[in-house]
This record gives sequence, C-alpha cells and structure tokens, in this order.
Amino acid sequence: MILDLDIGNTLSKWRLKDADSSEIRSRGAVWTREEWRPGADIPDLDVVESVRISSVARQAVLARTVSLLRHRVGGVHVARSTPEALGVTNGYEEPARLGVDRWMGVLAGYQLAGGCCSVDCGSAITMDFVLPGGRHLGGYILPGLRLMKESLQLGTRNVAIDPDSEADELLEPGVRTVEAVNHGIYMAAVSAVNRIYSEVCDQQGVALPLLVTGGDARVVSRGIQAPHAVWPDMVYGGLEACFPLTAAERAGRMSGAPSVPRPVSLEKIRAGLAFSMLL
Ligand SMILES: Nc1ncnc2c1ncn2[C@@H]1O[C@H](COP(=O)(O)OP(=O)(O)O)[C@@H](O)[C@H]1O
Ligand SMILES: CC(C)(COP(=O)(O)O)[C@@H](O)C(=O)NCCC(=O)O
Ligand SMILES: [K+]
Repeated sequence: MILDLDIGNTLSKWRLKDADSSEIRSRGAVWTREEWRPGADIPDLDVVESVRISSVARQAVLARTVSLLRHRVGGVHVARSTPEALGVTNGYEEPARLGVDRWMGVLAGYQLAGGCCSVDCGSAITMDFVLPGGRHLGGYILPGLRLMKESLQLGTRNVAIDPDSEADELLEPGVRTVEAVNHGIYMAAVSAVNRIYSEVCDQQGVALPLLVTGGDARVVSRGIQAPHAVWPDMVYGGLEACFPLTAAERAGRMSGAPSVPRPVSLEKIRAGLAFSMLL
C-alpha cells in the first residue's frame, strides 16, 4: 500500500492506495497537530510500503512525521517546491517559498489541463495560475471561510456553511448574526475567486481551465461562475505525478482526476468584467 499524506494548516488528510491495482482503499482526516499516532490517526503502518507527503504545517511537525515513518516504512517521499518540475516553471522569486500544496496543485492541474488556474479552498484560499507552455505566474492568498469567520470573533465559528446550501440563498442578506456572517464571508470568497480568475485571464489574454480543491471546494464551487471542475484529490495528484509508484501513475494517470470543462471564450470573460465595472 501507498500512504499519501496532505498535511494542511487545519486538517491532515490521508489516503491508502493499492500499489498493484491503483485503487484507493481508504481515506481519512485528523486535526493537524504535533504528532501522529499510527493505528489511531492513520492506518496501521504494517501494510504501508511507501509514503508520499505534502506538508505546509510547521517544520517540526513534518520532521517528526518523517522520522516516525522512516523507522517503519521503506520509501518516504517528501514533496518540495522547486524552481521547475514536470514542464512547469515556478513563478515565485524564491521558488522554495511557494506553499508545497499549491505547487502540487499546480503540477496536477498542468498535467491534466495544460495551462490552468488552480484554486485551493482550505485554511487559506489560494489561487495559482499557469500559462499554456508551463509558466507559473504566482498567485493569490486570502483567508479561508473558517479563518474569516474566526477573525470576526462573534461566537459563530462552530456553525459551518452548509455545503448543500444553494449559492443563491447564500448571497441573500442574512437576518441573524450567524447567517449574516456566513453569507458575508461566502460573498467575499466567491466574489474574489470570480474576479481574480477573470482579471488574470484578461491580463494574460487567455481563457484558462479552472480547477478547485480543498475542504471548502464544494461550497465555493456553487458560487463560481466560470466553468470549472472540483478535484478533491488535486494535491494527491501532484504527489502521484512527482513520485509515480504504480503502473497507472507511471503512465501519467492521476486518481480521481475529473474531466475539465472547456473555459468560456476570452471575449465572454472580458464582457463579464466590463459589465461588473459598469455597476
Ligand atoms: N469535516 C470538516 N472538518 C473540518 N473542516 C472542514 C470540514 N468540512 C469542511 N471543512 C472546511 O475545510 C477547511 C479545511 O480544509 P482543508 O483543505 O483540509 O484545509 P487545510 O489544507 O488548510 O488544512 C476548514 O477550514 C473548514 O472550513
Ligand atoms: C498559503 C498556505 C498557508 C495555504 O495553506 P492551507 O490553507 O492549504 O493549509 C500554504 O500554501 C503556505 O504555507 N504557503 C507558503 C506561503 C506561500 O505560498 O507564499
Ligand atoms: K489552501
């Protein structure tokens, strides 16, 4: 079995993948903390031959996780943000400083769709852009839904936005504090994503395929106007592409990769931008 780990600021996600069949056998998530307890937090390591890790948690968390795993597992692969990989050049002035989850998302998105915009809705909402040809432009970081809510300190943190609620409902004025907060932060997130996507496509003169991942991907997706695909395993897709271990991965296939809708035309994106500026 292959154990894939995506350690974010809030949640540490794991999945077990069968190295022979390439099937995902199980998955889970625990709050990100200092130490892993195999058998409790993550599956028993006896069945694991290799581990692939993307981590943006504090360095100490990664160091401890890796030292625990190295004692028990043959191959431990830790992803890093590099100046170039898989045909993509990292746009950061200091490439190593780009969050590795963003880099994994960018690489997965580029493998799947060529030039693209990748959006990761987790503790932070990040947006990254890669042009056809592989130039990563850099991106945007804004607070995620949960962080925005916590920063208001109105005691509403434990009432999550229902991921099944309709975007239309969430855009209406709230008539209770929790509702006003939820609708406010939702509006902040989706209007930023919509605007940034359109602005960058306009600046660069190209309509890019759009991919969305992260714990809040489903709810944010409902408010995104441009055609897009939700890909919960996008960070794992980057790990598969960087460290291919199964036959399917060596052939360039990433688990759970969605079919990506064609973007609308650049003219339509520009018309939408012009319209929003008139208002
Ligand atoms: N069951 C859940 N438990 C915790 N957070 C959840 C859950 N479902 C959705 N979320 C949302 O997902 C976010 C975490 O998403 P994730 O992509 O895992 O973040 P990160 O990678 O930063 O740890 C939380 O901040 C919260 O808004
Ligand atoms: C921006 C992030 C905090 C997002 O992390 P997440 O919300 O996925 O936990 C992470 O990608 C990170 O620590 N990045 C380093 C800074 C940067 O990318 O510029
Ligand atoms: K994120």
